[in-house]
Amino acid sequence: MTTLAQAAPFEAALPQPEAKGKFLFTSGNTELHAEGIRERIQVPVRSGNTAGALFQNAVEAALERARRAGQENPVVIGAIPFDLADESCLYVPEQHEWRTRGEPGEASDFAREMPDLVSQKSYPDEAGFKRAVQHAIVNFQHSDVRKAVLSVVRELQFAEPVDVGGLLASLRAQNKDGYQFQIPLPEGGDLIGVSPELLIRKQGRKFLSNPLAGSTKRLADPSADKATAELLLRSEKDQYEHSLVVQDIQRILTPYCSEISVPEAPSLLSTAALWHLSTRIEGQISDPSMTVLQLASLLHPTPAVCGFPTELAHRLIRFVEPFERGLFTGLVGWCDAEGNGEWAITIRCGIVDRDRIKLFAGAGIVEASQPDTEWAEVQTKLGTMLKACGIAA
Ligand SMILES: C=C(O[C@H]1C=CC=C(C(=O)O)[C@@H]1O)C(=O)O
Repeated sequence: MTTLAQAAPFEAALPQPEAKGKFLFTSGNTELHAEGIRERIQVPVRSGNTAGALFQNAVEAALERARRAGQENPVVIGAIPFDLADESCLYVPEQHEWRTRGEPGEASDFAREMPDLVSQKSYPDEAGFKRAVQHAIVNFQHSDVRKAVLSVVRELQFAEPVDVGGLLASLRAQNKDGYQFQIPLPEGGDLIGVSPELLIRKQGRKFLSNPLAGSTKRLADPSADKATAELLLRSEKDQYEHSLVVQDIQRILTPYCSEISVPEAPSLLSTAALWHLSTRIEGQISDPSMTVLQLASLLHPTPAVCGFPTELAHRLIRFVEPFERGLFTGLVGWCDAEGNGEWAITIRCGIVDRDRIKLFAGAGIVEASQPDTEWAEVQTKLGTMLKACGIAA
């Protein structure tokens, strides 16, 4: 186990006036658990100044205050929204602790504890989503936009409040790989999910970015599953959708790197429900004082969640998507006082607020996309959280 911070037992200093909420971020074999809120950081990553100095100063100052208060290597943990002009949802916790990933329980035990589902609603609905995809495709033919990621929300209403801890345990038991997270939200409720996509990890000078784009549903029969994965790997449409992401990350990172390695072709990454095209971009940062948050804010939002070119794709999304994404397709993760940390993309997630759950999923649209296939893909992506709720996709 990597112990980056020596934390006192959680019981010791709790609760403070604002000390509600449990945080979790897992990566590989490591779990970061935090509790209690020492300080919130709500400054948007981009607040009228493109260098993000206000944001960086707010993070550094909060970490410095925590250090002065006796924390050896304090961390910032939380979520950054899709739109960097929106408020951040970051915290310096009262206490944090690094643990080795534990064995999750049986998924079925938790799903049984879910209250009855009273109603559910998708917006846009199927017809609306397909219209938006068609609109984007026509737009690609008449503009410089090459890709846009379009998404849907599924709202679930339950008869009684949902046990967030139980639901998260169910999600974790069904999805052993990936970046699992729980972030309490200032307005109430919790953001929970299991993301397969790493925007950036930094440790000293070393970094890794592992973008995903191009997906297909996994199949129950092992040989059919293998065949569908191979089709994805050869699909021109998916390779193109993926290449836009990789090229953009490479273009942005290269000026900051003393070394960067980008595989020539994508490989396959699987979750419990999907195959994805994946590329591991690794290297060394020239200036070791650059923090993981600085790197993340240069890269975000990548064409894996926004589109290409970024600004035009963002405009198209604002025009066709009938809701505010908020934290969905933003970032979730942590950064320590040394500038090390990791930020995953906030996907395969939902907001649990008492008896309501709001789930989100999106898909990258390019000119060769088909509305029916893209609708099926977002339903499969919703399936990760729906299954944890004990609901068929
Ligand atoms: C936007 C989502 O997925 C992104 C990440 C991986 C693959 C994607 C795709 O193939 O479209 C998306 O870019 C989501 O899961 O909601």
